[in-house]
Amino acid sequence: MTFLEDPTLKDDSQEVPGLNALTREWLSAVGEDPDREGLARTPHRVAKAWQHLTAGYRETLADVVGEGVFAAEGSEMVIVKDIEFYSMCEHHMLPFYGRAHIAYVPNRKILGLSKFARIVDLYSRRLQVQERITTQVADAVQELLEPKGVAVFMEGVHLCMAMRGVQKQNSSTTTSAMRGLFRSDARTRAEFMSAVQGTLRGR
Ligand SMILES: Nc1nc2c(ncn2[C@@H]2O[C@H](COP(=O)(O)OP(=O)(O)OP(=O)(O)O)[C@@H](O)[C@H]2O)c(=O)[nH]1
Ligand SMILES: [Zn+2]
Repeated sequence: MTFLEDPTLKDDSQEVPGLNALTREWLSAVGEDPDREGLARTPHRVAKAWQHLTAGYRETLADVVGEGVFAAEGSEMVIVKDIEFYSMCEHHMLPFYGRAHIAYVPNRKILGLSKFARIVDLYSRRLQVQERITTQVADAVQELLEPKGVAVFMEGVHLCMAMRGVQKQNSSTTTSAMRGLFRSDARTRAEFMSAVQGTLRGR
């Protein structure tokens, strides 16, 4: 069997429908020959890759959290740091990526730790701006847990600013969303910021 006869080529269930044909057109538009050997499987790969990169459109918050909310006493701050994210900017459809840090002060409900990463992925795997991911993650935690406060801080590198456009290789962008105690109480906010501060570039 040659790789061109690979049976996985016929399984298009894991691909964004229609993207295969569009990618052939895209390849032609940028001056490529979509029929040359090296590109033969590329439209399938692109359609499959974009299934993953945009999986967030096909999932809900309830899907990713499942049974992950638990009743619990205690009201000390919980911080989940350094959750890496990968997203695609909605302006250029180029990647941006970095780390998200999430904190909350519980109010009778806590969330399974892995669910914070799943929530970040849910909103990152779409066409996005970093500010919107940040507020969507904060709103999701607020909705699920009704905590005394929630904070989200994200640090991102945008390839549309590095590979093209202004072509700045060393710039990073931070965004934050503060709710409840993190907004009203400077000490709570400072405790969170001192735990997560430090630029992505500096690490
Ligand atoms: N606020 C925000 N802007 C973003 C994000 N990702 C990309 N951008 C910016 O979106 C803007 C789009 O600006 P336009 O002037 O419409 O597009 P453009 O001509 O390609 O802009 P340049 O990138 O400056 O060449 C640019 O300034 C990008 O840097 C993001 O997550 N948040
Ligand atoms: Zn962009």
